[in-house]
Amino acid sequence: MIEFTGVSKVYPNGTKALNDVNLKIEEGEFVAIIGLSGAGKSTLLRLINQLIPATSGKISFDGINVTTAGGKELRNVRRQIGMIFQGFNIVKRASVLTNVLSGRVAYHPTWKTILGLFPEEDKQIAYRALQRVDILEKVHSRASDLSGGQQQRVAIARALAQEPRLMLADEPVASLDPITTIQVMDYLKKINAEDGITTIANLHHVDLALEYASRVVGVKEGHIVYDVQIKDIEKQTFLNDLEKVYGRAIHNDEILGEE
Ligand SMILES: Nc1ncnc2c1ncn2[C@@H]1O[C@H](COP(=O)(O)OP(=O)(O)OP(=O)(O)O)[C@@H](O)[C@H]1O
Repeated sequence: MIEFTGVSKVYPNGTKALNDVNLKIEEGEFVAIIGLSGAGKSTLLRLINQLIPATSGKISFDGINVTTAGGKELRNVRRQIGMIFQGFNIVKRASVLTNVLSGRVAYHPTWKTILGLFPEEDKQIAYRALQRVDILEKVHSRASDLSGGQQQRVAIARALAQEPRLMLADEPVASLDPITTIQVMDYLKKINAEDGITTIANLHHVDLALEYASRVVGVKEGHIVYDVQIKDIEKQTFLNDLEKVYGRAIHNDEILGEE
Protein backbone atom coordinates (compact mmCIF):
# COMPACT_ATOMS: atom_id res chain seq x y z
CA MET A 1 0.00 0.00 0.00
CA ILE A 2 2.84 2.38 0.91
CA GLU A 3 6.37 2.12 -0.32
CA PHE A 4 9.36 4.32 0.46
CA THR A 5 12.24 3.90 -1.97
CA GLY A 6 15.51 5.62 -1.12
CA VAL A 7 13.74 8.50 0.63
CA SER A 8 15.75 11.30 2.23
CA LYS A 9 14.61 14.53 3.84
CA VAL A 10 16.84 17.50 4.46
CA TYR A 11 15.15 20.54 6.03
CA PRO A 12 15.96 24.00 4.64
CA ASN A 13 18.28 24.65 7.63
CA GLY A 14 20.39 21.66 6.58
CA THR A 15 19.10 19.13 9.17
CA LYS A 16 19.16 15.65 7.68
CA ALA A 17 16.02 14.14 9.18
CA LEU A 18 15.78 10.98 7.05
CA ASN A 19 18.48 9.24 5.10
CA ASP A 20 17.82 6.69 2.34
CA VAL A 21 14.73 5.12 3.88
CA ASN A 22 13.27 1.98 2.29
CA LEU A 23 10.02 0.74 3.79
CA LYS A 24 7.02 -1.17 2.57
CA ILE A 25 3.74 -1.24 4.48
CA GLU A 26 0.91 -3.55 3.49
CA GLU A 27 -2.82 -2.93 3.71
CA GLY A 28 -4.28 -3.62 7.16
CA GLU A 29 -1.04 -3.45 9.12
CA PHE A 30 -0.78 -1.61 12.45
CA VAL A 31 2.75 -0.24 12.44
CA ALA A 32 4.31 1.47 15.45
CA ILE A 33 7.24 3.75 14.72
CA ILE A 34 9.59 4.09 17.67
CA GLY A 35 12.82 5.98 18.27
CA LEU A 36 14.43 8.71 20.30
CA SER A 37 13.22 12.28 20.11
CA GLY A 38 14.55 13.80 16.90
CA ALA A 39 15.11 10.41 15.23
CA GLY A 40 12.85 11.32 12.30
CA LYS A 41 9.54 9.65 13.21
CA SER A 42 7.27 12.66 12.57
CA THR A 43 9.10 13.45 9.37
CA LEU A 44 8.55 9.90 8.15
CA LEU A 45 4.83 10.10 8.87
CA ARG A 46 4.34 13.54 7.35
CA LEU A 47 6.05 12.59 4.12
CA ILE A 48 3.33 10.03 3.40
CA ASN A 49 0.60 12.62 2.84
CA GLN A 50 3.09 15.26 1.68
CA LEU A 51 2.52 17.55 4.63
CA ILE A 52 6.22 18.00 3.98
CA PRO A 53 7.96 17.22 0.69
CA ALA A 54 10.75 14.66 0.37
CA THR A 55 14.15 15.90 -0.76
CA SER A 56 14.86 12.77 -2.79
CA GLY A 57 13.50 9.28 -3.35
CA LYS A 58 10.01 8.07 -4.05
CA ILE A 59 6.97 7.39 -1.88
CA SER A 60 4.07 5.58 -3.42
CA PHE A 61 0.56 5.15 -2.09
CA ASP A 62 -1.35 2.46 -3.95
CA GLY A 63 0.98 2.88 -6.87
CA ILE A 64 0.57 6.67 -7.01
CA ASN A 65 3.85 8.54 -6.67
CA VAL A 66 2.94 11.07 -3.95
CA THR A 67 6.31 12.78 -4.17
CA THR A 68 5.43 14.10 -7.62
CA ALA A 69 1.63 14.21 -7.25
CA GLY A 70 -0.05 17.58 -7.25
CA GLY A 71 -3.51 19.10 -7.59
CA LYS A 72 -6.35 16.65 -7.95
CA GLU A 73 -4.19 13.54 -7.62
CA LEU A 74 -2.67 14.70 -4.31
CA ARG A 75 -6.11 15.74 -2.99
CA ASN A 76 -7.39 12.28 -3.86
CA VAL A 77 -4.53 10.63 -1.92
CA ARG A 78 -4.98 12.95 1.08
CA ARG A 79 -8.68 12.23 1.23
CA GLN A 80 -7.80 8.61 1.90
CA ILE A 81 -5.46 9.44 4.76
CA GLY A 82 -6.77 10.44 8.19
CA MET A 83 -4.36 12.08 10.60
CA ILE A 84 -4.28 12.36 14.38
CA PHE A 85 -1.87 14.59 16.29
CA GLN A 86 -0.48 14.78 19.80
CA GLY A 87 -2.16 18.18 20.29
CA PHE A 88 -5.50 16.92 18.85
CA ASN A 89 -5.68 19.79 16.27
CA ILE A 90 -9.36 20.34 16.69
CA VAL A 91 -11.08 23.72 16.56
CA LYS A 92 -11.77 24.35 20.24
CA ARG A 93 -14.37 27.10 19.83
CA ALA A 94 -16.42 25.00 17.40
CA SER A 95 -18.87 22.24 18.26
CA VAL A 96 -17.93 18.58 18.21
CA LEU A 97 -20.20 18.07 15.18
CA THR A 98 -18.55 20.89 13.23
CA ASN A 99 -15.15 19.40 13.97
CA VAL A 100 -16.15 15.95 12.80
CA LEU A 101 -17.88 17.32 9.69
CA SER A 102 -14.62 19.00 8.74
CA GLY A 103 -13.43 15.46 7.95
CA ARG A 104 -15.86 15.60 5.02
CA VAL A 105 -14.54 18.78 3.38
CA ALA A 106 -12.51 16.98 0.75
CA TYR A 107 -15.70 15.46 -0.64
CA HIS A 108 -17.35 18.80 -1.49
CA PRO A 109 -16.63 22.10 -3.23
CA THR A 110 -14.87 24.53 -0.90
CA TRP A 111 -17.61 27.20 -1.05
CA LYS A 112 -20.18 24.77 0.32
CA THR A 113 -18.00 23.68 3.24
CA ILE A 114 -17.12 27.30 4.12
CA LEU A 115 -20.84 27.97 4.45
CA GLY A 116 -21.21 24.81 6.53
CA LEU A 117 -23.46 23.25 3.91
CA PHE A 118 -23.00 19.55 4.52
CA PRO A 119 -25.63 17.09 3.23
CA GLU A 120 -27.68 15.09 5.71
CA GLU A 121 -25.74 11.98 4.69
CA ASP A 122 -22.53 13.58 5.97
CA LYS A 123 -24.16 14.32 9.31
CA GLN A 124 -25.10 10.64 9.56
CA ILE A 125 -21.49 9.70 8.81
CA ALA A 126 -20.34 12.11 11.54
CA TYR A 127 -22.82 10.69 14.08
CA ARG A 128 -21.69 7.15 13.28
CA ALA A 129 -18.03 8.15 13.66
CA LEU A 130 -18.76 9.69 17.07
CA GLN A 131 -20.63 6.55 18.06
CA ARG A 132 -17.59 4.42 17.16
CA VAL A 133 -15.55 6.26 19.78
CA ASP A 134 -18.43 6.37 22.29
CA ILE A 135 -18.80 10.10 22.42
CA LEU A 136 -21.99 10.73 20.49
CA GLU A 137 -23.63 12.35 23.53
CA LYS A 138 -21.15 15.24 23.18
CA VAL A 139 -22.11 16.00 19.58
CA HIS A 140 -23.42 19.49 20.37
CA SER A 141 -20.82 20.38 23.00
CA ARG A 142 -18.16 22.96 22.40
CA ALA A 143 -14.90 21.11 21.81
CA SER A 144 -13.14 23.27 24.44
CA ASP A 145 -15.47 21.83 27.10
CA LEU A 146 -14.09 18.31 26.59
CA SER A 147 -11.18 16.62 28.36
CA GLY A 148 -7.98 15.82 26.45
CA GLY A 149 -8.96 12.19 25.98
CA GLN A 150 -12.39 13.22 24.71
CA GLN A 151 -10.84 15.74 22.33
CA GLN A 152 -8.58 13.04 20.93
CA ARG A 153 -11.64 10.83 20.40
CA VAL A 154 -13.27 13.70 18.47
CA ALA A 155 -10.09 13.90 16.40
CA ILE A 156 -10.35 10.16 15.70
CA ALA A 157 -14.02 10.60 14.75
CA ARG A 158 -13.07 13.43 12.38
CA ALA A 159 -10.45 11.18 10.75
CA LEU A 160 -13.02 8.36 10.54
CA ALA A 161 -15.60 10.67 8.93
CA GLN A 162 -13.09 11.08 6.14
CA GLU A 163 -13.62 7.36 5.41
CA PRO A 164 -9.87 6.87 5.17
CA ARG A 165 -7.92 3.80 4.16
CA LEU A 166 -4.88 4.87 6.13
CA MET A 167 -4.64 6.44 9.57
CA LEU A 168 -1.49 8.34 10.54
CA ALA A 169 -1.17 8.98 14.26
CA ASP A 170 1.67 11.28 15.31
CA GLU A 171 2.23 10.58 19.00
CA PRO A 172 -1.51 10.26 19.56
CA VAL A 173 -1.29 9.62 23.30
CA ALA A 174 1.73 11.70 24.30
CA SER A 175 -0.47 14.34 25.98
CA LEU A 176 -2.72 11.87 27.78
CA ASP A 177 -2.63 10.18 31.18
CA PRO A 178 -2.03 6.38 31.28
CA ILE A 179 -5.70 5.40 31.61
CA THR A 180 -6.88 7.67 28.80
CA THR A 181 -3.93 6.47 26.76
CA ILE A 182 -5.21 2.90 26.92
CA GLN A 183 -8.71 4.02 25.88
CA VAL A 184 -7.44 5.93 22.86
CA MET A 185 -5.11 3.10 21.81
CA ASP A 186 -8.02 0.65 22.16
CA TYR A 187 -10.10 2.75 19.76
CA LEU A 188 -7.27 2.93 17.23
CA LYS A 189 -6.79 -0.83 17.44
CA LYS A 190 -10.51 -1.52 17.13
CA ILE A 191 -10.78 0.65 14.04
CA ASN A 192 -7.74 -1.05 12.52
CA ALA A 193 -9.12 -4.52 13.25
CA GLU A 194 -12.78 -3.93 12.37
CA ASP A 195 -12.46 -1.57 9.41
CA GLY A 196 -9.12 -2.83 8.11
CA ILE A 197 -7.80 0.74 8.11
CA THR A 198 -4.01 0.58 7.87
CA THR A 199 -2.56 2.43 10.86
CA ILE A 200 0.87 3.95 11.39
CA ALA A 201 1.49 5.45 14.82
CA ASN A 202 4.54 7.15 16.29
CA LEU A 203 4.76 5.97 19.87
CA HIS A 204 7.04 6.93 22.72
CA HIS A 205 6.15 4.01 24.95
CA VAL A 206 7.60 0.77 23.72
CA ASP A 207 5.14 -1.37 25.64
CA LEU A 208 2.26 0.31 23.79
CA ALA A 209 4.01 -0.56 20.55
CA LEU A 210 4.37 -4.16 21.70
CA GLU A 211 0.77 -4.44 22.85
CA TYR A 212 -1.07 -2.69 20.03
CA ALA A 213 0.99 -2.90 16.87
CA SER A 214 1.39 -5.84 14.52
CA ARG A 215 4.79 -4.53 13.49
CA VAL A 216 7.37 -2.25 15.07
CA VAL A 217 9.74 -0.12 13.04
CA GLY A 218 12.65 1.57 14.83
CA VAL A 219 14.16 4.81 13.55
CA LYS A 220 17.54 6.12 14.66
CA GLU A 221 19.22 9.24 13.30
CA GLY A 222 17.14 9.16 10.14
CA HIS A 223 17.71 5.48 9.38
CA ILE A 224 15.45 2.48 9.85
CA VAL A 225 17.43 0.28 12.20
CA TYR A 226 14.78 -2.19 13.32
CA ASP A 227 11.72 -3.81 11.77
CA VAL A 228 9.90 -6.72 13.38
CA GLN A 229 6.54 -8.48 13.19
CA ILE A 230 5.29 -8.68 16.76
CA LYS A 231 3.79 -12.14 16.34
CA ASP A 232 7.28 -13.47 15.62
CA ILE A 233 9.00 -12.17 18.74
CA GLU A 234 9.17 -12.83 22.49
CA LYS A 235 8.72 -9.82 24.78
CA GLN A 236 12.18 -10.13 26.33
CA THR A 237 13.87 -10.44 22.94
CA PHE A 238 11.99 -7.33 21.84
CA LEU A 239 13.10 -5.38 24.91
CA ASN A 240 16.70 -6.50 24.41
CA ASP A 241 16.55 -5.53 20.73
CA LEU A 242 15.59 -1.98 21.66
CA GLU A 243 19.22 -1.20 22.27
CA LYS A 244 19.54 -1.02 18.47
CA VAL A 245 16.96 1.75 18.40
CA TYR A 246 17.71 3.69 21.57
CA GLY A 247 21.41 2.97 21.88
CA ARG A 248 20.89 1.45 25.32
CA ALA A 249 18.69 -1.10 27.06
CA ILE A 250 15.19 -0.12 28.15
CA HIS A 251 14.58 -0.16 31.88
CA ASN A 252 11.37 -1.33 33.49
CA ASP A 253 10.53 2.16 34.74
CA GLU A 254 10.48 3.39 31.14
CA ILE A 255 7.61 1.09 30.37
CA LEU A 256 4.15 2.62 30.77
CA GLY A 257 2.71 -0.38 32.61
CA GLU A 258 5.39 -0.09 35.30
CA GLU A 259 4.82 3.60 36.08
N1 LIG B 1 10.64 22.09 10.20
C1 LIG B 1 11.87 21.70 10.54
N2 LIG B 1 12.94 22.44 10.23
C2 LIG B 1 14.19 22.04 10.57
N3 LIG B 1 14.47 20.90 11.23
C3 LIG B 1 13.43 20.12 11.55
C4 LIG B 1 12.08 20.47 11.25
N4 LIG B 1 11.28 19.49 11.71
C5 LIG B 1 12.07 18.57 12.28
N5 LIG B 1 13.37 18.95 12.19
C6 LIG B 1 14.55 18.20 12.66
O1 LIG B 1 14.58 16.95 11.98
C7 LIG B 1 14.98 15.90 12.85
C8 LIG B 1 13.86 14.85 12.92
O2 LIG B 1 12.72 15.46 13.51
P1 LIG B 1 11.35 14.67 13.73
O3 LIG B 1 10.37 15.65 14.29
O4 LIG B 1 11.00 13.95 12.51
O5 LIG B 1 11.77 13.63 14.86
P2 LIG B 1 10.88 12.74 15.83
O6 LIG B 1 11.53 11.41 15.88
O7 LIG B 1 9.46 12.78 15.41
O8 LIG B 1 11.06 13.48 17.21
P3 LIG B 1 10.00 13.69 18.40
O9 LIG B 1 9.79 12.34 19.01
O10 LIG B 1 10.72 14.61 19.33
O11 LIG B 1 8.78 14.28 17.81
C9 LIG B 1 15.27 16.57 14.20
O12 LIG B 1 16.66 16.84 14.25
C10 LIG B 1 14.49 17.86 14.14
O13 LIG B 1 15.08 18.85 14.94
